[in-house]
Amino acid sequence: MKIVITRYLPDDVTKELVENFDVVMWEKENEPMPREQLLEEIKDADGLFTNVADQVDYELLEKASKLKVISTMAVGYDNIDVEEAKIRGIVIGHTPGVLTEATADLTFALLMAAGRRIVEGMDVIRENEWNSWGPFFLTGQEIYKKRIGIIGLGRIGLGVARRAKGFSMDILYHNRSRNKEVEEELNATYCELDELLTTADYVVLLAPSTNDTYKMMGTAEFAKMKKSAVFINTSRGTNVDEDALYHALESGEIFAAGLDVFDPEPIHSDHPLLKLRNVTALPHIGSAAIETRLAMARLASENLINGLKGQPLVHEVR
Ligand SMILES: NC(=O)c1ccc[n+]([C@@H]2O[C@H](COP(=O)([O-])OP(=O)(O)OC[C@H]3O[C@@H](n4cnc5c(N)ncnc54)[C@H](O)[C@@H]3O)[C@@H](O)[C@H]2O)c1
Ligand SMILES: O=C(O)[C@H](O)CO
Repeated sequence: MKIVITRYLPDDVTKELVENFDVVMWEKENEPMPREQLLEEIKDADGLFTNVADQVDYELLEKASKLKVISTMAVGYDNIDVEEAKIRGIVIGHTPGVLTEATADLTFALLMAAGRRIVEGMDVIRENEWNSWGPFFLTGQEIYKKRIGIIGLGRIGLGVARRAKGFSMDILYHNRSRNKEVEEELNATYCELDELLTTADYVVLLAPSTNDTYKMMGTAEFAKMKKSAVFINTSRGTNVDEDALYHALESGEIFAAGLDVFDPEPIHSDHPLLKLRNVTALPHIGSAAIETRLAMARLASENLINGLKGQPLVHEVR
């Protein structure tokens, strides 16, 4: 059987794949396999090892007449046309869990960086703009005992809530369902989105990209937030109306934003959002800790092997 791996991966990850299958692997780690090549290679492939940057869409699936398993090295699978794949009997694997803590760490790091203007401080030094200590120079927002509102309290949202508890934050959450255990463990309060938006000091978006969440943060939502509030998005760029976010930040409707994800990616350096000093932007590195990425790659490999051997995947997208 043939498998296509769309990014270079280290030998210890690919060892078992190479032993079992005919492997075609793109040789670059930080550049995608060119679309034309992927569309060609997929024609006689049984398995695809992919990631968030590949579009596994109708056009690709139409060509993939032998494809049995798609394995993505990510928890989110909004880049895959799941419905179309299911119609064709293709099994899809993903990597929830192993990236939860690293992504929660990064989310909290962004919250602190945006709230306390950390990157701006470094820019000021680099640009030689630091003249003297000033009473209100680079003043940001407190974090300790402030209110955090988490939209999407799943695995990563819960990880962020646990970190927030360490800062004695008042935790609000909005989710598809209530989680009584979490409410007890963290003294967290479930609320409607409106209450979360109007009262939180930090609004953290961690819901997946779905039809329901498309641009769920737009002009009306940012208008409801406090002027002193900080918005953090480590979910997907498609969940946010970026023009509305720009206007909210530029007009002072909200204090700052910390963003790890954009629509589309990669964001270009000319983008208006990147001209704003109250934006802390990162290149989709939520899960980018070495151990985490290795665990994701190994899990994706296990999913692919299991699927091609006709065994249950460790984590299948249902
Ligand atoms: N920045 C990164 O590098 C990075 C890394 C990992 C995951 N992610 C993103 O984070 C998302 C969450 O990952 P997870 O493992 O916590 O997933 P999860 O499924 O455990 O949690 C998602 C939560 O969102 C809730 N939700 C769904 N729709 C909602 C809505 N309309 N309003 C409010 N809540 C809603 C669900 O009920 C669930 O509790 C992923 O789907 C992915 O898009 C990003
Ligand atoms: O969904 C995911 O897993 C991320 O976006 C990449 O880690």
